[in-house]
Amino acid sequence: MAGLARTSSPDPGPVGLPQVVGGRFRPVVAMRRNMVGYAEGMWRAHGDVVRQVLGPPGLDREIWMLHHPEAASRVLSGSSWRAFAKQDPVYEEVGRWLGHGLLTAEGEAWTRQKRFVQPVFTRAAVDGYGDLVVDEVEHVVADHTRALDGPVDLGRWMQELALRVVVRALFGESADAVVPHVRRSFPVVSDTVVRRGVGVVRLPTAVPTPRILRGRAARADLFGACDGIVAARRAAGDTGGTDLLTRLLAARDGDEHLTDDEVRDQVLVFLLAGHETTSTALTFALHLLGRHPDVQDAVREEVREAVGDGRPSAAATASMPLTTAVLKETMRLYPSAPFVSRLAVADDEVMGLPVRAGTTVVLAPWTIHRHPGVWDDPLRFDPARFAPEVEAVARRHRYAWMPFGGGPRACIGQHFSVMEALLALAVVLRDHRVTAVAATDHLPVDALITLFPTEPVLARVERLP
Ligand code: HEM
Repeated sequence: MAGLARTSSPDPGPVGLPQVVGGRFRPVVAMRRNMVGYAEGMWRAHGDVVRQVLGPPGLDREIWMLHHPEAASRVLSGSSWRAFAKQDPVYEEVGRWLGHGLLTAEGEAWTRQKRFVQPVFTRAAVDGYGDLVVDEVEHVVADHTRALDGPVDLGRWMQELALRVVVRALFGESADAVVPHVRRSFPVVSDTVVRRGVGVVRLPTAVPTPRILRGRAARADLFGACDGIVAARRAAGDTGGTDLLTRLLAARDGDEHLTDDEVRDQVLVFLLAGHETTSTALTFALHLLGRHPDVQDAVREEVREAVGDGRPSAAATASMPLTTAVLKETMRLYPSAPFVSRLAVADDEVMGLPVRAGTTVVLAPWTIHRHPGVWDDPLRFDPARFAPEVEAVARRHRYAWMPFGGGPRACIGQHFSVMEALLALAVVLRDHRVTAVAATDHLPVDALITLFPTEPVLARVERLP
């Protein structure tokens, strides 16, 4: 692929490292102002490997921002992925506040959990959730479209939708009992995780600052709600349900099963990993469709043909190639996880450059998805890139499109979220026309862990006859 191997210095030589750029402190301020804008600006100025050393001498950290699919391949897959661990501050804080579920577990603990959790997320198992997804989506859509007298905030709408879906999929019949705890306490815990994870100074959690006290109370509320339901299910010997919690409780590998604490940790991590990510993808998909009425009309036609007069179903999504392409193109332009970070725990190399153990490496799907060496006219919204016949012959790098990460630690919820998003788009677009308010495809965004719009994403939504 021509034009891919840009590096930070004009000619670093075969084993020479790119120059360190940006100063020790200024970047921290700039990242806080806008992480996405900062990372993209540094890439445009310095190339695919941006090397920085942040913090005072002696306490500093070396960080490499990597804007190239080849770097993603090296860090996430092959024989080298174990040299890059999930030991960066954000993952440490997720583990501290939400337990060590699959997202943050490492080594043996991760291998063990994955054995139990993987079968719960196979495509066939996930398709079984199609009906409840449609139930929840129809409920939220009916609620929001009852009195449409002005523009809708797509972000809030889709957050409500994704929250209801994930809680119902996890807890089934107990969902209504859990929703108030999640609504009240989850934002507090995730705010604590994010602020500490991306903050410059992390006080020990024994120090009773107001944030830490709020975080502890919210964590106790969430743990209590989950533990109560887990205990009740175990006591009832209830293994017949189909919700994710029942399946995790019933999961067996020989004589082994997950402990109650491990089950709770999975549940909390699914809430964290599976809620804002999907709502972000849906928000931007509806915005882009609201900007491209011709594509929206074609999607509506495809949905109506696939679904007829019946209810949308997971099976019907197989007959929605255009809707799928729109979702993929949305996730290219707006990847919900715009950065994926690791700590090098062994000396290794990335793009031919030696990386020392102790270096933080940050892969940037945001820029990889906009790389002119990978994508033609990268800023143009063009779902045709993902038409099945185009994908079949496109010789793209395996990591050119990586909204779900990659390698052994790729997103376990990928099938679930794609099914959910396609069904949500089908339900909304079959009977409604969405018109974006903003006059651009490219909305201002920032990211803490997930990408978010910095202003409300407004659209007019009208019911069609
Ligand atoms: C649009 C929706 C989603 C996006 C964009 C997304 C993105 C990602 C990414 C990029 C990773 C890799 C992180 C890394 O390597 O550091 C990941 C991992 C993970 N995701 Fe998702 N995710 C989505 C939905 C979900 C859902 C719905 C669930 C669960 C219900 C979920 C659960 C997980 C878990 C458990 C992991 C860790 C897997 C492991 O380390 O083995 N995600 N996700």
